[in-house]
Amino acid sequence: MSSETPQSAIKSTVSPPEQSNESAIETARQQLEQAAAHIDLNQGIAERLKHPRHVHRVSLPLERDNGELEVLTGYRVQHDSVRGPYKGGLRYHPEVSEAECTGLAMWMTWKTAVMDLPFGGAKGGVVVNPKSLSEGEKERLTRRLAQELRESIGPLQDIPAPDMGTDAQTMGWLMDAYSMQQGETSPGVVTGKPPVIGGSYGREEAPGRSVAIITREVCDYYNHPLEGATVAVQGFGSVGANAARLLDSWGATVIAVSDVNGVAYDGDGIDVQRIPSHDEEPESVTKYANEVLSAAKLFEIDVDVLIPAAVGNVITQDNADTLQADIIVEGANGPTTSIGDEILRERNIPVIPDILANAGGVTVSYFEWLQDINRRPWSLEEVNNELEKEMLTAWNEVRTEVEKRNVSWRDAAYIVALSRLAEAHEARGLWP
Ligand SMILES: NC(=O)C1=CN([C@@H]2O[C@H](COP(=O)(O)OP(=O)(O)OC[C@H]3O[C@@H](n4cnc5c(N)ncnc54)[C@H](OP(=O)(O)O)[C@@H]3O)[C@@H](O)[C@H]2O)C=CC1
Ligand SMILES: O=C(O)CCC(=O)C(=O)O
Repeated sequence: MSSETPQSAIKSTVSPPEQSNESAIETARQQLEQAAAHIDLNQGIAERLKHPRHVHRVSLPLERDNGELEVLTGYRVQHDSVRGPYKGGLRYHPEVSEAECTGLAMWMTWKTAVMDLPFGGAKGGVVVNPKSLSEGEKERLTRRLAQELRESIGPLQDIPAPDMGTDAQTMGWLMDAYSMQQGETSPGVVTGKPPVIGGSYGREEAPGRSVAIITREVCDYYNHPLEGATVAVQGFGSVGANAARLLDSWGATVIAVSDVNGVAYDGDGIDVQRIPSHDEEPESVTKYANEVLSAAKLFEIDVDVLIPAAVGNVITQDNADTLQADIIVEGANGPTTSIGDEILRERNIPVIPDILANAGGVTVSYFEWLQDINRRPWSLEEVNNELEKEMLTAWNEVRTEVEKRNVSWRDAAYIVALSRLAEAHEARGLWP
């Protein structure tokens, strides 16, 4: 590894909490404190950024197909809007909670700032297993959610997008329900919708594409040629499948991919173009495997690059010591706990943070929002070219901080984001 910044020289300034199952809000606050210690961040602003501006909690009565009524809980947490409207995904997952949405909303604030997009940060979700819902139930739930959140979302207020368990169709229903309540077609209220109603080409694969672009850049930085580099990917959904397929088409050898059922492994390389993604056929990864490993084994495989692209808190104090990858690129939001991060730093394993690596999703969401305002679609080529430019700009800005300050990639990305946020808070002169 030919880092100009020996990771072993980097010292943590804040002790992580003594627990491995920390919540997203705890991880996000810990990361904020750690990065803030490297810059002269106004204490008031740092304190403000530890808290969301609004937390909306809604009850969602859902009539199941068998006629029974169930009342589900939904959240929309709006963290910060100093740089523009709140922006962030909507997740349908059984583990959605206020603490999780708050941490995820904070990460959206840093993500939009590190990409220099004119947005703030938000996140929401419904506490439900989406696999337990029929298509009709999912549609009724989504329309009810749009009704309950109507006062709080809007093209200039808060713009949801897909996340785990939601997709382009979910955004289509949300846009339709909101538009019907407003009495006018409002494509800009959500992003990630189907192109036929104002969605952007390339949005679905954008977070995976940005993970692949950043993997290419980090491999180059550390002199690991992408051609032939071995890669393991956790999760084969919107982020994981698209990242794996692109990296495969750029010459990397993907030797392991996983889903909820375990890991498909082949040391000679897996044909990831042949495996259906979660969207195409959930839980299908292991059906296409020559060799199936248990989920935990993914972190023991000796690879050049490990890409966690499923759920949070998967790299912890329990496996960070034994993990075999040379480089980690975070496709998921919050896959590494504070202690996991600390251990990897001590082991000199670079971790490229989620707020940079998977930011292609929100970046193309921004392109979609512009297309909706102008009522003029961009071609796929235009979207991908612009995304490549934006990702390289952000990568170079973060790399400059790594080299200048001798900090980790995560701290460097936070420094870029926090500097922009602090400047905006100071320029507005109040506590928005
Ligand atoms: N979609 C987006 O625009 C963006 C998403 N992200 C983040 O990326 C991550 C993945 O999101 P996305 O790809 O959209 O999600 P999807 O719902 O499209 O896919 C999730 C994938 O993860 C797998 N999975 C779920 N739980 C586990 C587990 N415990 N262990 C292993 N695999 C698991 C699923 O398997 P199965 O098929 O078996 O259910 C599926 O393959 C999330 O952290 C999300 O917040 C980040 C930026 C943008
Ligand atoms: O596209 C967006 O607005 C947000 C996507 C998202 O939720 C994320 O990047 O985590």
